[in-house]
Amino acid sequence: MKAVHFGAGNIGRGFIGPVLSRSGYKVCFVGRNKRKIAELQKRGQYPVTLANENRDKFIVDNVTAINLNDTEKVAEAIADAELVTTAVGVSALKDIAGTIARGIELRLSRSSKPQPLHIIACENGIGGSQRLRKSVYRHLRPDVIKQAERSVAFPNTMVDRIVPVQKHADPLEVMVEPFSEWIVPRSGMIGDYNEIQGVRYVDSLDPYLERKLFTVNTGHCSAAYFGYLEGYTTLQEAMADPGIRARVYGVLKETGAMLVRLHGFDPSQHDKYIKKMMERFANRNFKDKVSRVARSPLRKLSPNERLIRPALKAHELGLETSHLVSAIASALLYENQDDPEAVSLQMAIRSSGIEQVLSEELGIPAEHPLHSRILEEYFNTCIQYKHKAGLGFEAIADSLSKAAISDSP
Ligand SMILES: NC(=O)c1ccc[n+]([C@@H]2O[C@H](COP(=O)([O-])OP(=O)(O)OC[C@H]3O[C@@H](n4cnc5c(N)ncnc54)[C@H](O)[C@@H]3O)[C@@H](O)[C@H]2O)c1
Ligand SMILES: O=P(O)(O)OC[C@@H](O)[C@@H](O)[C@H](O)[C@H](O)CO
Repeated sequence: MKAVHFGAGNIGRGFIGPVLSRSGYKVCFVGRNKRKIAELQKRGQYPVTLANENRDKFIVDNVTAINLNDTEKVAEAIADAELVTTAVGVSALKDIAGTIARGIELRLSRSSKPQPLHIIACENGIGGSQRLRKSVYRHLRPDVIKQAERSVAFPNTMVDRIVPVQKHADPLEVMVEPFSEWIVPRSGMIGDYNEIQGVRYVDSLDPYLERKLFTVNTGHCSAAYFGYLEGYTTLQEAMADPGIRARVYGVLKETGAMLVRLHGFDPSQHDKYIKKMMERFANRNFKDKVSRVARSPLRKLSPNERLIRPALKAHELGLETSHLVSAIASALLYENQDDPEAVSLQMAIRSSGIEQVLSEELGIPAEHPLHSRILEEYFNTCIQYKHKAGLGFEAIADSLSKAAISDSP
């Protein structure tokens, strides 16, 4: 069996590749890093180390690679594969869609009854594969789309394993946490498919996806944004701070109450899940940078993502949201000159004003009760941290205080 995987990065080499290889697939990575590609082609394998006490190591074999720019070669690989997976980031899916479309065209041109092809976007977020399907189909003629709909499926999924940014002498080596979970809904699959060993097939994805996104990712980014304001550079430092740990637990009690109400989870079981996830954030067997977990703040603050969606849903259900409001305010203060979305966020706040950003980027209009609560928390957080060296909130805090004074009766 053959699989084509886009994104030879952390989760690609640290989780997707190992699962597919162990499940009997010949895995062809499609990437942009020339050195990694050459090494994968030459060696056909690479080492993975578990971030546990023993540093257990295993080898992922039966792998190769193609350069993303070699479009026709990638398309040939897709035409001949049973499975395509991606781990490039949701915002990058549009960049690989054309190549995937070319592969589908080639596959359909070679047989009137092609074998099913499953294309799974292993990205954080809701509906990643369906988002990819829309991008891919923009590159196909209507008659080809009609054919594709009979034999190509884009099942959404949930993948979960913490794989930090890391550097090793061997460019292929990757260290990963021991925990991992990969879930796919049976309803998203077509024809007689071979189940991937290590993937859990379920009837409904939503409960698992929302539990993961609004516990693991909501808690993770809250710890990162709280940690950033305190001057920490790793999740390990942030989670060692009792105040931050308590605030992260507060955030997850709020998303937890919402998830229990929505999906009927057992409250005590869910509390155990929260505590287990928080221990994962704190794993002292590796260093996970705040800048990785806080990356792309505009994506993380968007309406259907890990902060705003649970806050709006919890508010709608009449549940507590004060810790979520605090995490959102902290995220709005995240600055990193090396993170394009962090630069765009701060530019938007300074040029259009925080109120417009709340309405337009976060999707929380001025008339929504959360709008004024986030605004107040943003202002108070600014003041609280304005003396923090290097956080540059002096200007914002002063402008906000002037605005507050001028607005006061
Ligand atoms: N690292 C984790 O802990 C983790 C866990 C679960 C899910 N994810 C998700 O997996 C995806 C990848 O995350 P990661 O941590 O592996 O990132 P990464 O930066 O390590 O890997 C991303 C890979 O995609 C490639 N890429 C990026 N932009 C591209 C583009 N425009 N065109 C083609 N290739 C492109 C990069 O070259 C890189 O090889 C994201 O959606 C992330 O949210 C990450
Ligand atoms: O990858 P992002 O930017 O969506 O989020 C950063 C981390 O929270 C994330 O990569 C987690 O490590 C991962 O989702 C764990 O399964």
